[in-house]
Amino acid sequence: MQTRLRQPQTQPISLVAYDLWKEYGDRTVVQGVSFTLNPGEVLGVLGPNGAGKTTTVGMLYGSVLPTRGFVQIGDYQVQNQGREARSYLGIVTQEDNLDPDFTVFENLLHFAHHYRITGNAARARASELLAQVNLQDYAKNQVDELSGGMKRRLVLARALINQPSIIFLDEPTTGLDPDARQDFWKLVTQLKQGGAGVLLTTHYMDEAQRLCDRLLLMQHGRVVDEGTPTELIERTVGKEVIEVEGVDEQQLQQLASQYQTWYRSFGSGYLLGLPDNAIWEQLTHLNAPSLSRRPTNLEDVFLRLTGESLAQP
Ligand SMILES: Nc1ncnc2c1ncn2[C@@H]1O[C@H](COP(=O)(O)OP(=O)(O)OP(=O)(O)O)[C@@H](O)[C@H]1O
Repeated sequence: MQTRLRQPQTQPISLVAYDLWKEYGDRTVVQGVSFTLNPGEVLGVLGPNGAGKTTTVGMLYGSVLPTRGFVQIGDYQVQNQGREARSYLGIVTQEDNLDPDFTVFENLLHFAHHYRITGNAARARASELLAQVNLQDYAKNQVDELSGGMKRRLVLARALINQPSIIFLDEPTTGLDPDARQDFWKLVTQLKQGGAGVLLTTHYMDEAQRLCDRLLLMQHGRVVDEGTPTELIERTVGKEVIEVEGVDEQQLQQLASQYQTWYRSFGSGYLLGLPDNAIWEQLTHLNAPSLSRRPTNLEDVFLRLTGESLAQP
């Protein structure tokens, strides 16, 4: 796909989340989440199903009211100056919520009206955005005639109608095929290069590793760690791990303690830290039915920190 997103003509704006909490009845689903999203960076929020990612994103733009804490976007506080704060935002939610009664072009025009962009200005902006996401040939089509990937691109185009400084992408590529995901990644990279701050929740580790400058790892409503993907991998799980099946947990526990490393249940076996070759040598003598070593990834980071696997789409 030959797409090129124009650099946003908006000023660089930061978002700061201060100590966000959310309670539903006696359940606390977000517990003291704080972070900054800077202009020109992609910040990823990762965590298992139910970790509180979507609730946190909802509090960032005001669809969910925090029990405690607040969000500052530029000079405005989302919780009491929502309209002004949201004028800086573009939001891609998990649902497409495109209007099936309108054509592709009309969907953009309709949304432009929310921002008081009307008449020729709205038509020009809609045409420009359709070209940028490579949907110019589908302007007159009904939304139902688009593929999943095209719909996601249209939702992104719609979110860009007001030239936002900050863009929220809540699991934007779930359900897309690999080519459509790569196309979407290119668009996100261009937005970041244009100076926008992008906050992304995703279930895909390759997406997080490839797109995100920084990651927040969430579990049970809390941020359990944060850093660049490389930092998180190096300091949590090192360069390589061992996958082993068919060994006794007690034996593994002893080995891990002898070599001052860690292990976690993983699939039908275990994942084990590999501080040096000695532990590998020892394991090869156990005649385990399945034993291998491989480079580490973000999934291993999450497993080591929380004992849980990351969310499934
Ligand atoms: N309106 C609500 N009322 C009560 N509980 C809610 C409400 N919205 C979310 N929750 C609960 O809050 C917790 C966090 O949900 P949330 O959707 O934020 O998690 P998530 O990390 O985005 O999960 P997923 O990856 O599955 O989308 C879940 O246990 C969910 O059931």
